[in-house]
Amino acid sequence: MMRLKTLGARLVIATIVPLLLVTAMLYPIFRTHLEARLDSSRHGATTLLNAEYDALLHDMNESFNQVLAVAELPILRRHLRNVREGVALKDREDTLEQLAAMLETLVTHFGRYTRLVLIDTTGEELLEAGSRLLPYPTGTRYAQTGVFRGTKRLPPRGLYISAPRLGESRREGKTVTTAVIDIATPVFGQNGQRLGMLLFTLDWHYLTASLPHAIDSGEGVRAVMVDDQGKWLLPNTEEGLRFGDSLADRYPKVWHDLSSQLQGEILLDDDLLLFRTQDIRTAAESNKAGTIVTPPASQPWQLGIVVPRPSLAGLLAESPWQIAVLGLIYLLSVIVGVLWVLSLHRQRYLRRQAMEFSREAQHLSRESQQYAGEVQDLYENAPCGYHSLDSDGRIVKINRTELEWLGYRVDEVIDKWHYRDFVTPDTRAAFDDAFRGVLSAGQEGGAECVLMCRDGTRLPVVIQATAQVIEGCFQYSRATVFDLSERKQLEARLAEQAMVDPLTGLWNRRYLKGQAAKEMARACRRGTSLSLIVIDLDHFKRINDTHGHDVGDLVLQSFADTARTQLREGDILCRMGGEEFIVLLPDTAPEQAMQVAERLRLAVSATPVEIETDVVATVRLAYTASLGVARVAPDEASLEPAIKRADEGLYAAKNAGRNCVHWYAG
Ligand SMILES: Nc1nc2c(ncn2[C@@H]2O[C@H](COP(=O)(O)OP(=O)(O)OP(=O)(O)O)[C@@H](O)[C@H]2O)c(=O)[nH]1
Repeated sequence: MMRLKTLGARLVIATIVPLLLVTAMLYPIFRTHLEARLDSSRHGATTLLNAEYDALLHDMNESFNQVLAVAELPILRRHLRNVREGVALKDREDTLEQLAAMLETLVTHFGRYTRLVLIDTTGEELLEAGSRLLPYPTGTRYAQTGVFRGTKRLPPRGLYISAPRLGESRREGKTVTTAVIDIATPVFGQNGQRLGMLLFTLDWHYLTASLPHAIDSGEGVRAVMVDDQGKWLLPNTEEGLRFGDSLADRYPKVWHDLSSQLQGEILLDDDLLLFRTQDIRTAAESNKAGTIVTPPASQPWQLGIVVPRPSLAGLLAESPWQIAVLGLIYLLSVIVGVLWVLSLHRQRYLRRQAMEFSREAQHLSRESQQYAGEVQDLYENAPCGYHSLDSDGRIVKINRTELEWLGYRVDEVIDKWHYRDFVTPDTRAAFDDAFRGVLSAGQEGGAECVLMCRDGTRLPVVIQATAQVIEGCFQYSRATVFDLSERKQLEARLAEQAMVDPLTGLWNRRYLKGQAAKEMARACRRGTSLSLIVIDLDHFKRINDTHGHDVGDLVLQSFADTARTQLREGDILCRMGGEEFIVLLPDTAPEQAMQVAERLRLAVSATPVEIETDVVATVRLAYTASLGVARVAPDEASLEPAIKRADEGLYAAKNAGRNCVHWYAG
């Protein structure tokens, strides 16, 4: 879960980072592009602004010149002089009609004028073109108007320009309320006498509407025109700006920038505003006016052009393929980022797995080393011997246990000894057989052998060997060797126990039988005599009955001890059963045997048995034995005939009163 969270976070980063990188890469390009577009827009707007400025100036100057030209018309002067001099109407009717017709023509010819008025020096209207034909006086007084007051002291060719204001205008025969501007000039006679003034009222919107900028081209180009106070001088806009509204109130920031410099540009949110100042009082180079005066705070005007500010969205919207390419770039960058992260994630996963495997391998290696060490230890110190032989029987490997048995160092043995050389010659055949078995198809073999150790001792062993074969090729034999010493000793002990009488420690009947055959063969071979003595203790039943069976046993043991002292090495003393014994005397003639028998009899009778009793501390119990002696004939197949003869002698001894020796020749 933790890994998935991490992957999720990395994927988010892999998505965001490429987007940021691509954006950072593309941003300067688009910025340069936008700057170029902005320059282009700026250039276009400047051109448009200049055209606007020139057009307005041209129209205004044209109107100024027309006003001035009309003011200098002789017919106008004559009319004013006639009025001033009180010439009767009928005498100046022609002049008046001509003047009225001319002014009427001026109004109708130039659609920009809404009113042409002739005013005398007292402020009384003398004539208004179009509205009233030949009025005199019209009854309208201008004495209190700003126009009259601003114009009445102007020198010849002086102009008074009012601020644009709302007024009435006739359009297509209807009177409408629209923005107007007054232009007035004094009229002087030939002799410089002030005769009156001429007032032209212009339809301001008609004038400004004819300007090139004012026509919304549909490309978002708009005009801006305010006076010195920030009063909106253009027709109502879609944004809700109406003629006369205060731009300073609606857009204080724009107004601040606009009013703080004569010309420049303002970067709006979505638009670019270029502006310049037009002061009609000083900018009218191409008119014929002398002095131009305006009401306070009505000049200068700020003229501006608002063009859409190039934007990234607009730039892209121009060509859909750009959006497609851009989208593709972003998509590719995100894909690359995601693939990169996935690749890193995969690499990290594989690295982690490799480390885990490595750790596991190290762990296993440590375990296997430990295991190998344990196996080596078990191999070296096993309670049995291990060795490996090559196909020639040469020792290639051997464990410490077997080396210790043999008494050699490992460097003395490996690749130097053939194992069979350690095997005693009498058991070597068995070893060879077993080794052949290992080399054969059976691939195993076993033998009981005796090893010859360095110190000369012989070590009985049993060897179990198998062949190590790889792809059908014998590599080496591997053998397990068990020490048979203890077993052999046990076997020998058991065998001996089977031949020994447990009460007296003397050989038993079975031993005698085996030894008899050997001694008889040896006597025959060497031509020596072999004699036999049969011994039976006298009245032994009585001893048992009198003193107990345990005492009887002591007597039997005492007899064995006594008899041993009287016999020589090589004589074989056996207990045949009960209280009957046989002595086989190799290399002994019957006479000598008789002497031995007599010596035995005397020793027995002279050696009583000491018995501990409850009543008396020690009781000496004397006993005797009767003995029969016989010779073992060389031609006899077994000892039985000789034993029979000796029994006959014994029988005779018993009959003779016991405790004596008898020979039976047979
Ligand atoms: N204590 C003891 N008694 C034994 C053993 N073997 C045999 N006897 C006893 O030896 C006695 C032998 O008695 P007999 O065969 O009658 O002979 P005897 O009493 O010696 O008489 P003679 O041979 O005629 O002198 C029997 O009572 C047996 O029970 C033994 O191992 N220990």
